[in-house]
Amino acid sequence: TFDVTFSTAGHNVPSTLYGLMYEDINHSGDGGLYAELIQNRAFQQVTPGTSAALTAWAALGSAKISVVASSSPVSSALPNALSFAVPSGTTSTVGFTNSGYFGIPVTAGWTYTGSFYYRTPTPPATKVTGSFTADLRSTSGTVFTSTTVPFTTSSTWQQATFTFTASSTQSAVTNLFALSVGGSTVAGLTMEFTLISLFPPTFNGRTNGFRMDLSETLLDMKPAFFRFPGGNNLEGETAADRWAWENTVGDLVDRPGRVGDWGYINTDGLGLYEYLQWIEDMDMQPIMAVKTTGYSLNGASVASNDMQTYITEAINQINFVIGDASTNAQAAIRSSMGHPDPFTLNYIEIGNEDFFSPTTYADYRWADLYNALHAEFPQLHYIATSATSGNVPSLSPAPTYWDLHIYSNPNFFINGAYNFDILSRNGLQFFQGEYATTTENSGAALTYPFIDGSIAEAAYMAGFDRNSDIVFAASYAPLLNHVSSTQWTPDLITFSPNTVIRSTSYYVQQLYSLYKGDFYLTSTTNTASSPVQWSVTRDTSAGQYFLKVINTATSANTVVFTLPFTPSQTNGTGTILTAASGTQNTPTNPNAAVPSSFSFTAGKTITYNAPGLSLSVLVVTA
Ligand SMILES: O=S(=O)(O)O[C@H]1C[C@H](O)[C@@H](O)[C@@H]1CO
Repeated sequence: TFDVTFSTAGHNVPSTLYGLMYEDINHSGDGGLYAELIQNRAFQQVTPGTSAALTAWAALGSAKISVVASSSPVSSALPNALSFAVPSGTTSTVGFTNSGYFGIPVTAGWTYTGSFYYRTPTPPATKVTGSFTADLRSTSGTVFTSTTVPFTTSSTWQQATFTFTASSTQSAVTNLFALSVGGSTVAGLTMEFTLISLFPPTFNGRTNGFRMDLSETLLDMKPAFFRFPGGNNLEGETAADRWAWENTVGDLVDRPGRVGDWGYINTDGLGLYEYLQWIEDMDMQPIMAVKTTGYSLNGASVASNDMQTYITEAINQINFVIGDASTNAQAAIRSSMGHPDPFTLNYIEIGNEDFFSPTTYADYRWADLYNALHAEFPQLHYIATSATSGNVPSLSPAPTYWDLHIYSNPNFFINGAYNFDILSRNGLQFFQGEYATTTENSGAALTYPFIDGSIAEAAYMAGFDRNSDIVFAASYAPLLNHVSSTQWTPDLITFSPNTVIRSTSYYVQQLYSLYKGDFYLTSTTNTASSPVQWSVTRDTSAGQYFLKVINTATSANTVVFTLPFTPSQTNGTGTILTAASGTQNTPTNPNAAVPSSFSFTAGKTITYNAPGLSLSVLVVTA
């Protein structure tokens, strides 16, 4: 039995304590949060004439398709186009299909919004007018919804738009988007197409917006912040293909995309503006990284006297977010995209995991950027990157905020539950920007989080509550993975085109975030590696106390709380996440472990028998 007493002494819990770490990894962005359904929609960053250039595309009927460098590109950012050649004498239906990001969902009642650019490089003497049919169909050709889209042959690019509404829901996602036309109408013609786009309804109905079910899943965590755009995907394999904010804003036709750091092309259709608008819609605040500090994943660093380029770009990036649209050019772009007022911005992270190259980061990259940005935007907080908890490289100027990352096994998180208690209170504020149980204690890799690791994370997170006077933010990583294209496991949330699986670690993150409170009450201290950890926080305005109990042992343990007051209500309600050792939520068993509610008697003392491998939150009303 563990006897826990607590007083009304303690410290404030920062509102920023629990949030989300995001980067476009595992198709978290393109094919995930970004609602665009067409993969390889503008043939960005591909080599014309290769089969890879045609990823996700296939011909219908006797048409010949290939990716070409258009002789008259739709824009300098999008030089490539799909060439669609119809042999003379063709009479049967021709066209082309796209298989989406490993599938396309068909959902009854959804009105899909589509568009494409098209032209006829060498139009016939007598212009041809006709109609394309745009549809969603199964791979066997069953059409679920369709509409016609008139066209006229012209050598100049036209943009066609259309909508259609699905009348059925298909459980299968192996569906195709198709554009087709009667062969006789276009026999002998060669046409070009690009930026072929199809959106479902989006979160908050935003144009060029976010996938609804994934947004709702994240909203259910009430996350306080969103760290973006990376993570490694910020940095680029080389400086040339780093994430460059200016290439991710403005019209989609002006965004070149880039080769991301996780093995696939990023359209950058999900760009800085879309991230910020969604963050605002989700009641979060950004922790925004300024793109590389001149450090690339290949280990190269920009020379000290070449840093000005990055400094200027970082200043421009921040001005895009918070500048005055009437006086600043970057802020004027933001305004023209629909947000004249500045977005909320308090935190800037300078780089990501720069400890890989501590010399140039410590020698000049941190100082150059920090000094310039702090001078320009003194009201913002600047986060330095480091790797290890506690002992961080010494930097000058001395940072106030540090981003720590740790990936390990359950024992690390159980034994490390007091890692922050032992740190000196010297003004340093910690951001546990990335952490997760990534292997079993045996070292065996994890494809999905498992309850043993999730409850170990919960034990570690009691340390975040307890030390939230110096831990201002924490987020599990990575956040998302597409079940059909994953570079890193485990992840907090696994998704397919039409399903979302909440892992056991998702529920731990959710419970800590929902029951964060605003004040931590000092309670009986415990020791690291104890099988039981606890945390008591309070929602002061609601007069509610949240007694968290974490039991990392496989057998039950009893905790007896002695409260400094007598609760006004004796019927307490609690929420518990618990499961047998090894349990995982997976695509085939998505609800193997989900939180459930329970009742308990709330009095001056509360005896709680915590099941093995459990996180419980007992809510007591003062
Ligand atoms: O290979 S790692 O450096 O461990 O990659 C990790 C750390 C990096 O910030 C993030 O992008 C990635 C997965 O979350």
